Amino acid sequence: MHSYSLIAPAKINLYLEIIGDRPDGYHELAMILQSINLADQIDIRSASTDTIRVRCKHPQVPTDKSNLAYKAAALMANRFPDAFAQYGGVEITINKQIPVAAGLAGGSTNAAAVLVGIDLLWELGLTQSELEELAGQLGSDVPFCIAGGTAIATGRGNELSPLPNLDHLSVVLGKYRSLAVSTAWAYQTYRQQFGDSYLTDTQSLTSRASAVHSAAIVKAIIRKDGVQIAEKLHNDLERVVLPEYPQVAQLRQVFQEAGALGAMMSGSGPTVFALCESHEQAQQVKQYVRTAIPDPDLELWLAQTCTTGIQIATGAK
Ligand SMILES: C[C@](O)(CO)[C@H](O)COP(=O)(O)OP(=O)(O)OC[C@H]1O[C@@H](n2ccc(N)nc2=O)[C@H](O)[C@@H]1O
Ligand SMILES: Nc1ncnc2c1ncn2[C@@H]1O[C@H](COP(=O)(O)OP(=O)(O)OP(=O)(O)O)[C@@H](O)[C@H]1O
Repeated sequence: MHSYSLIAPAKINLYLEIIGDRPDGYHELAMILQSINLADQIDIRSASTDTIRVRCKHPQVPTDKSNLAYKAAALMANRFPDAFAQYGGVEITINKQIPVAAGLAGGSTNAAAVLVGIDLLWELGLTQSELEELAGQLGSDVPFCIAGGTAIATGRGNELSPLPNLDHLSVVLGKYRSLAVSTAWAYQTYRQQFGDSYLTDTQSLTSRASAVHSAAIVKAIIRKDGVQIAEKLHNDLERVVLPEYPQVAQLRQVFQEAGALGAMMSGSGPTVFALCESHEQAQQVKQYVRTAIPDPDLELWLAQTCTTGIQIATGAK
C-alpha cells in the first residue's frame, strides 16, 4: 500500500486589484500571492475499495463530495481512469490548522496537495504545468498553491509569473473565530457597488492586469524591502468587506497602531495580516493586539513567508 504525507501551506494576498469583468463571469485580477508557513497536513493513501473518502475532524469542513480535496481526487479519477482502476480508491485525511473561510486558501491548498499526492500515488509523473492546468479546474487559487512561494497572478488568479522568493518575513495573522466571509459574496458585492468603473474589453483587461509586473510593490519585492512592501499592500475587496464587518476594520487599525510595518486583509477576508521587520517585532505586535482586543473570539498566529507550495513530508510504499 502506498501513502504520502503532504504539507499544504496557506497564502496571503500582498496585492489584489480587481480590473474588470471577464467574459466567463469571473473578475480579471492583478494579484501578488505569497505562501506562509501556516499549513495543513494531508495524508493520502490508496484504499482497497474503489471509492474516494475524506476525513477531517474540523467542524466547519465537510467530508462529502463538496470538500475541495474530494473534488481534486474525483477530477484525477476522471482524467486518469486507468490509473484509478489499477490503484483503487483514495483515502484522504486532512489535519486542519489553517482557519476555514478565512481568505487564506485553506480548501485550495488541500486540493493542490491531493493533486500532487495522487500524481505520486499513481506514478503519473505530471509536470508542474500539467498539475496547474488541473488545479485551475478546481478553483482560481489552486494553481498557485502547487508551487507556492511568491508570484504575480493575473486572469482569474490562475495565470502565474513567479517572483524572487520572499522568505522569512515575519507575519502576524488575526481572525475572529466566529466570522466567515463567502468569496462569492465579496466579489458579487464589489461588482454591484463598483462595477460601473469596470473595464470589459478583453484586450484592455489583459494589458491593465499585466501592468502589475511594473508596479511599485513588485520592485519592492525584488529588492526584498519589507518597509516598501508593507507601504504598498493593497486589496480592493477591503472596500466591501470592511464596511460590512467593522470588527475586521478595527482589527486592521489595531495592527497598524501596534507598530507593524503594514497591515491588510487577505483575499476575501476576514483574516487580517501584519508584516513585521523581525520575529521580535511580530511577537510585540501580537501581544499589543491581544491586550487591545481581549475578546477570546479573536485568534492570533505568528507565521513567516515561505518559498514553497506543496511539500512531501513522508512517503511510504
Ligand atoms: C479572493 C481570492 O482568494 C484571492 O486570492 C481568490 O480570488 C478567490 O479564489 P477561489 O476561492 O479559489 O475562487 P473560486 O473558487 O474560483 O471562486 C469563488 C467565487 O469567487 C468569484 N471569483 C473568483 C475569482 C475571480 N477572479 N473572480 C471572481 O468573481 C467566483 O465567481 C466565485 O463565485
Ligand atoms: N478542504 C477544505 N478545507 C476548508 N474548507 C473547505 C474544504 N473543502 C470545502 N470547504 C468549504 O469551503 C468554504 C471556504 O473555505 P476555505 O477555507 O477554502 O476558504 P478561503 O480560505 O476563504 O479560500 P480562498 O482564500 O481560496 O477564497 C468553507 O466554508 C468550507 O465549508
